[in-house]
Amino acid sequence: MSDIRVERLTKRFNETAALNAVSLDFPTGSFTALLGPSGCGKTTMLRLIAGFEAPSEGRVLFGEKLMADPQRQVPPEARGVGVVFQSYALWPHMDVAENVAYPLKARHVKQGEIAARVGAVLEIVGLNGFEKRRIEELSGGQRQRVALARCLVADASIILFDEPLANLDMHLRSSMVDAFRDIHRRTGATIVYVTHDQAEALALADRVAIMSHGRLLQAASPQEVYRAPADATVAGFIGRGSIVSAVATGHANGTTTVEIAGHRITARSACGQAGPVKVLLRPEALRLSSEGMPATVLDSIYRGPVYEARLALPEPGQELLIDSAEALAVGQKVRVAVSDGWIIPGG
Ligand SMILES: Nc1ncnc2c1ncn2[C@@H]1O[C@H](COP(=O)(O)OP(=O)(O)OP(=O)(O)O)[C@@H](O)[C@H]1O
Repeated sequence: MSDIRVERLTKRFNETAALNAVSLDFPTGSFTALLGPSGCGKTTMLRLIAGFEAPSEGRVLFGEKLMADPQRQVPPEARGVGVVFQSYALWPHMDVAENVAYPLKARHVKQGEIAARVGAVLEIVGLNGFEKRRIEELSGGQRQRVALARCLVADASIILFDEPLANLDMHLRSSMVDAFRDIHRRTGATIVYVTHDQAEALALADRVAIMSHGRLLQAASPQEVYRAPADATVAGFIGRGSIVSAVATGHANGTTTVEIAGHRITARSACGQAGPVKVLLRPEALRLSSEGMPATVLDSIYRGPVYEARLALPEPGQELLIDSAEALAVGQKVRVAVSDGWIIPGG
């Protein structure tokens, strides 16, 4: 069994609750991204799962087996977990093959088997032929691949990644994203992946867990956190968009009619709220039109291939973000048609 369960997991450092009563299941074979701003508790959660920290309250279980509660701890080396860090944590005086072979040597695996397994994992990470290279002769991306190979060689059914791409440039990041996807497919391991990069989380994971101030805000598929964020913090953190005040006036067949700036639009909602609500409008659901909400252009920035424009609605402080094929002039009067909106729960 390689599913992970954390139950009301809390970690306090002095007075700070780095993690505050978080409960979450990581099903066998799932790929979960822990996403959130700096200091939200992602790394603390990962370290508690790995066994580098002990919980203040709550429990960590692998399958039915208790790994940690405030009284008892299974040590990290007995958990059968592979960890890949941002800093690679390689041995600089060893070559690539020696670094990758290290976990097998520590377990006294036979020499012939070590060579075969090292060759196989170097092949997976695209580093065959690099066996004798020294670590300092490798690029950042290659070093991260060595760290990945060293983690894979141990055949762990749980792999934890702590911002593994944070030190790499954009081009390398995207090629490594492909490598991680491939590794998940090949190994079927349960993966927990810490990142503060939402694009990376949406591209890689089958589930995204968004955290803020030590609490879990939402855990759902990438599509769901984008389309139906659980609150305004998640909405602001995932993707682009604007949140506007509106009044819900009617509810039918799972959709709600809301009024924004005197115009009626149809929005999706979790629970059919009535009265004042907050509505998330993504740029792809907005289009300049001859009719629709009146707005004034505040600015228009070329993002390639489109211009991203900020528009002011008549009510003070209400703004929209829209993509336009053409540049818009500041102060220009436009109208905006809305094809979709999401009423933020509890907003
Ligand atoms: N060993 C420690 N001692 C004291 N405070 C700590 C310790 N480790 C973490 N913290 C605090 O706990 C909170 C959560 O830290 P954590 O490293 O889990 O956040 P994070 O979401 O991983 O952030 P980042 O993306 O910056 O790595 C922060 O306020 C941090 O300062």
